[in-house]
Amino acid sequence: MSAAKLRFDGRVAVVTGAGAGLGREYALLLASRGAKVVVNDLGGSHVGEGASTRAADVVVEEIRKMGGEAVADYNSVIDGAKVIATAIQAFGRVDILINNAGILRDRSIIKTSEQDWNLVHDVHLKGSFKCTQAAFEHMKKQNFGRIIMTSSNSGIYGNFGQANYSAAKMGLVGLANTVAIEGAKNNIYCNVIIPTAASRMTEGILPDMLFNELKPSLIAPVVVYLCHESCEDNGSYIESAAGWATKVHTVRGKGAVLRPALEEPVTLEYVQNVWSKVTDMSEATHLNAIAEASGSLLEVLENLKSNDKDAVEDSFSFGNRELILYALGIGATTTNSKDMRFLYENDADFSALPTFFVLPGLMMTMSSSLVANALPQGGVDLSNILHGEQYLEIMDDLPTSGKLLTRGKVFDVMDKGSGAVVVTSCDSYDENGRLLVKNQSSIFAVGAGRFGGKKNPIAGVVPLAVAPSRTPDSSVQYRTSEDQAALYRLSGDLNPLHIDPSFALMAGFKTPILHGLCSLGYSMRAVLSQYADNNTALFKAIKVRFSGPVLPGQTLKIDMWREGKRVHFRTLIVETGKEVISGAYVDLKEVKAKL
Ligand SMILES: CCCCCCC[C@@H](O)CC(=O)SCCNC(=O)CCNC(=O)[C@H](O)C(C)(C)COP(=O)(O)OP(=O)(O)OC[C@H]1O[C@@H](n2cnc3c(N)ncnc32)[C@H](O)[C@@H]1OP(=O)(O)O
Repeated sequence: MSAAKLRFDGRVAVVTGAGAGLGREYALLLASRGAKVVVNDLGGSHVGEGASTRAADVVVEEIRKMGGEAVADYNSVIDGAKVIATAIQAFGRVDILINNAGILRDRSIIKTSEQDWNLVHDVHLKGSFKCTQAAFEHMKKQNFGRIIMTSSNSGIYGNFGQANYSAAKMGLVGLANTVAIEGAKNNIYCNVIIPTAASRMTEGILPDMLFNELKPSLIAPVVVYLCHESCEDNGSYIESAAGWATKVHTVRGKGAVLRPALEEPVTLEYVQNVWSKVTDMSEATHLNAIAEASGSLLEVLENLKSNDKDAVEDSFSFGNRELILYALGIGATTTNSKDMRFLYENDADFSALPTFFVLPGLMMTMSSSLVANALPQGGVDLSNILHGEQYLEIMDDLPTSGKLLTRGKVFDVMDKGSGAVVVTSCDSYDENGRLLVKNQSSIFAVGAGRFGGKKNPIAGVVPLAVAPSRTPDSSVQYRTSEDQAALYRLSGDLNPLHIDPSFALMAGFKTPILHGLCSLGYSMRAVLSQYADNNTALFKAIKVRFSGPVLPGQTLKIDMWREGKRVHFRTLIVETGKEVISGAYVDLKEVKAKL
């Protein structure tokens, strides 16, 4: 690759702290490429003590010897106007400013005196500000300028014993951010260098092996390139060391909304509940400007608002009585001692059957017009809707009583020809705003298809799972009672389809059919008893498709296959051999097989 040599003829550069180390390298390289250089150095020690003209003079001499042009400046960078005045007096302009001067006053936070703090801040942060401010005026008039701020990994990551230095170095990043914005329209670019170099300041801090490899001369070309008119970076942070460089970005996670609805307050418990999402960086992105940050906040608010617009809310209260009635409704029995925990509130292990928590979402859907409104021609009532699929996921510890707030909305609508499928999604929160469960229900509206809608689900509709082809690992049978639907309906779903013979006829069934969620409850009990020792805390999620109707009194056979923590299952009617739940699985947190 051959490229024209990058030149700085006609440019005037001010390099602060140029008497040694990185600054010296910058000055030498710039001068060797035609720039006139102001070699600024107070000549003090690396802890900011004393002053001498020697350091700057030596470098000026070096430049002159190689045929370059340079003048020395012995001012403190805190007198930035004087530093820049040297450039104007000697060369009539200033095009490049490399804020490089720095000192160390390392102490642990407890031992850092106010003087240690102030001195470090004065030289690094205030000095860079003063020099930049003085130079900016000239750069603006000439419509050209290149400014470098020198930060440090100590600032970006912190470093023991460098509280003052870290703070100042991070301050320089902030300073550069704004200078970059203010200068952009006048072709004044400001970038940050994050160097790791062997210098007076890093001697004794870095391991010897690394120290020897960290030559300032390997960083100088990166910084000097950033100062060239051909470099279009503005507001970049560039880390460089040992002949390597990279751009460094701040990133921001996707974040989490801290309340279920716009009119809700943010509670401490809600924050705790979603904290893992707040701190999840797997979908982090870089933002280019402050407007993007506030823009994304507006988006969050808009989403909350539009969710609010389309969403329906319902409250759902429950206690021991509701839990026990539900357990009876899905066949729990006192004849099985392991079921006592679901039937007797004084049992030491009294707990909610996890699938009880499908009820808040279902009740909310049934009491609203969500499903009817989702279909273009409406035409949906209890005589033509069947429960098609159900997904339930437990998000937090389940209580045995409480008042839940459920928010639900239509998630997807599909045109299946023979019918329409409306998928709703509902989240239920406890009084403290803890998200307890997520539900997704598919409602099959018979005869409501052919409205020109799409056939396939959108992403996010929880798919069914294919069971292994081997013979089932285990099977459990439960005979339902003739009155199963009559009992189950007392848990809330009073759909006459399940009890009223003439209504069932109207819906196309010879006799009332069992609630889909009742068969789901039976199936979940089978999995819990086989693979979780009836420990509800091990239950995570369930997904089922209701593929055929069940009549009260029929015997259910649940075939199960265990694959890790997932138990695939299908449910059949023993009397007819017909499959009534398909593509189903339960995800457990841990398996306790008694096989
Ligand atoms: C607003 C208030 C909300 C109320 C909530 C519910 C209240 C409750 O009280 C109601 C109930 O509990 S009803 C009882 C439980 N459910 C059932 O008994 C339904 C059993 N399933 C069936 O009879 C058929 O599958 C049947 C009829 C659903 C579909 O059979 P077919 O018409 O023969 O369809 P098929 O040819 O097999 O497939 C056509 C396309 O539809 C998809 N599909 C099939 N079954 C589905 C189901 N259960 N859920 C979702 N989608 C289903 C098929 O995949 C196919 O789509 P594609 O061609 O894209 O594969």
